[in-house]
Amino acid sequence: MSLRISDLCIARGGIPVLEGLSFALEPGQALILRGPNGSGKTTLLRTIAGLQPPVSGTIDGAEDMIAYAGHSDGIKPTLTVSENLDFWAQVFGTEGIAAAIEAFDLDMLRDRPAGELSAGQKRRLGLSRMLVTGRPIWVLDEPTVSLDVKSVMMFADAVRAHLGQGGSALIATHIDLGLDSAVLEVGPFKAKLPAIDDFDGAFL
Ligand SMILES: Nc1ncnc2c1ncn2[C@@H]1O[C@H](COP(=O)(O)OP(=O)(O)OP(=O)(O)O)[C@@H](O)[C@H]1O
Repeated sequence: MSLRISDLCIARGGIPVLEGLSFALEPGQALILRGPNGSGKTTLLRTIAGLQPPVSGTIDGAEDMIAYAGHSDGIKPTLTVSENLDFWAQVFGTEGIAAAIEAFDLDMLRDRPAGELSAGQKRRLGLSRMLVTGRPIWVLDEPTVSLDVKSVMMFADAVRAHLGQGGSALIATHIDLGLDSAVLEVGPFKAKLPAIDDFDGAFL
């Protein structure tokens, strides 16, 4: 399933952030979002994931297709690692958490309450959730935060395997994941703020 973004304008806190954005993400492809802090990458990913509406433009192919991992790991601290994954498998109506446990090397941690994991271990658990969702389009916001070098490679391998199975991934990251992926710089799509008219100017 393709994701198609057409002439998208997005805002945060009522202020336009990006405008005129169009791109497509096909099965088997990864697209890396880049741009300075505050340029609108998170806002774009949140909009595509359906957490907020766009100001204008269209997002086609997203419904029931997206697994989103934002800045928070989205884990339940009192449940163990495997209980967390079982919970998400139930939410998404999928079966089996073994692939997720293996891909993110969580076997030794499976009976630990998630709240007692280190930051990097929590992040690995949060990312392993992507595999449990069974969703084809992964939307990931700075997924490598807190990960050590080995875990970053583990994550990149999981993305590669996902692409190899016909999935796709849209990833905001400041680091090079070594993926064979296109890059979208959001800077050129910075929204112009509305012009101040003469009436407003009289009060400045
Ligand atoms: N909760 C919020 N309410 C209002 N404005 C916000 C909120 N969160 C972010 N913004 C503003 O929206 C704009 C876009 O922020 P966004 O988080 O999308 O940028 P980003 O490119 O993801 O940044 P970073 O690389 O720092 O994560 C910024 O000007 C930011 O200050």
